[in-house]
Order: sequence, then structure tokens, then C-alpha cells
Amino acid sequence: MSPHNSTAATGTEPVAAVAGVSIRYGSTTVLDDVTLAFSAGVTGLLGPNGAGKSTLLSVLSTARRPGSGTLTVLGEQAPNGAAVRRLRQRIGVLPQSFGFYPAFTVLEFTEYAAWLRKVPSARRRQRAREALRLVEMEQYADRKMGALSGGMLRRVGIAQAMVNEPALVLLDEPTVGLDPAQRVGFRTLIQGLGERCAVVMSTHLAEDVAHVCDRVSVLLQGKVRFTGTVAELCALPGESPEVGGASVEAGYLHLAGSEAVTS
Ligand SMILES: Nc1ncnc2c1ncn2[C@@H]1O[C@H](COP(=O)(O)OP(=O)(O)OP(=O)(O)O)[C@@H](O)[C@H]1O
Repeated sequence: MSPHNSTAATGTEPVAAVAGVSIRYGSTTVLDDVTLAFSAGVTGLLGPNGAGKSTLLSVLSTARRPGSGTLTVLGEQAPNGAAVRRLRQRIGVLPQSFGFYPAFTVLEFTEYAAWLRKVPSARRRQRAREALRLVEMEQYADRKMGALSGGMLRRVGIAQAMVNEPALVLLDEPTVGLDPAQRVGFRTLIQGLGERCAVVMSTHLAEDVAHVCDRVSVLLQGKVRFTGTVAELCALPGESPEVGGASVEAGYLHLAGSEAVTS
């Protein structure tokens, strides 16, 4: 099936773009000729486990150089050396899991993240407190990292991603493992981030995309199978026998077919 591509103009310049990006591990192609542009607001990367979402986020973050194709991010084309160092000060990343010293307090951990992102020392404490306020964790600033619940840890993970006031923030499966109430809270939080900076969020949950994203790209086995607005994804099939009615899930199943139902 050929990819569905929206031609609708977004009215904003892309914040990041990949063109013809492929990545292989040995004989396995993980990203296959991926061309995508990301603009302001929240963009979802929707796909099953192993589709290549984390790998694409690592390319956008400059952590991984594409085997072929080009990355343009925050105005830097095919960044290298000094450009990569500049970019890392302007990009925030929430990985699927992140390491920390359990004895650090929440504030110490967030300040440490600010140091890593080269926030000037005079501003580090203030920026850490602001980032913790943003994720409603300021009241836990003195709690040890090792004493946080999973949901709290995820919020601190977002705080560390926002501590350098990034222009682009990359969230890898931010709602995985959260209970339903926490997930609802996170959706509101992520929508708020989208008003401050461009957000790219990977997920395998159609519901997250429906509630949070302005735009969505569907990745299946390393290939882009759809890119457009959430409404355009919902409108793809009309309705799905599996889930009934037009929805993100129905649009996704229309693209993924039995691959998604059986995975
Ligand atoms: N360093 C690596 N060496 C070999 N294979 C890898 C490596 N990193 C990722 N892969 C493989 O690349 C494929 C894509 O992985 P990736 O983590 O990008 O997918 P994903 O869509 O983020 O999946 P998930 O939702 O499970 O995290 C998987 O098959 C994975 O096993």
C-alpha cells in the first residue's frame, strides 16, 4: 500500500525534517527511506513495538546519525560537531527509561539535567524549579528520586526534558505504564508542552494520539504509511469492522491490517 500523505499546509515552517533516512542493523532495515517534517504543536509517531519509532526519535535528537538520508533540525542541516552541541542545548528528550542516582533529590536531579544541557550556572536552580512547577512536582523538590512512584518519575522525566527551555522536545512513549487517571493527566500536560515548543511523541496507543496530537505519522516496519492530521487519519477508512466507527484506531487498523490486530 502506498503511504497516505496530507498535502494540507500547516502554515508553519518545519521545526525538524528527515529526508530519505534509512537505518540498518546488520541485515535488518529499521528505518526505510523515511521522509517526514515536524512542525509546531504535538505530532504523534504511532506504530507497534519495533516499528522504528525510538530509532527515528534518536535521529531527530542527533544521538544517532542516519546511515543514509539527511536530518534538518532547528535550522541546522545535516548537523555535525559544533552544530550538534548547539542543538543538544535546544532539544529536550524523554527516553523510554532514564538513569538516575536514587539518593539525588528531585531538585538535584533536575539541576543536574540543566548542567548537562549547559544552562548557565546562575540560572540552573531557577530553571529547575520552573520545570518542576510545569509538571506539578515542585512540592516534591526535596524528595529522593528513589522514593518516587512511576507516575512521579515520568513527570520528573518531562521536567528534565524541559529544563533547558527547548524549541523541540522528543517524548518516547510518555504514557506507557501509567494508570488511566495518570494517563489523562499526562495528556493535558503534553498538550501544554505543545503550546511552548514543538513536541514529537512516540506511542503505540491510538487513544493518546486522538487526545493529544495535532498531527500524526504512522510507522510500520520502518516505513511511513501515513502522515497528516488526526482528523485525516480518522477519515481514512470510514469505519472499521474491528472497532466500529471512524477513529484513530480504525484509521490505524485500516493501514496496519492484520499486522496490528495480531501483534
Ligand atoms: N542497537 C540495536 N541493534 C540491533 N537492533 C536494534 C537496535 N536498536 C533497535 N533495534 C531494532 O530495531 C527495531 C526498531 O526498534 P525501535 O526501538 O526503534 O522500535 P519502536 O517502534 O520504538 O518499538 P518500541 O515501541 O517497542 O520501543 C526493533 O526490531 C529493534 O529490535
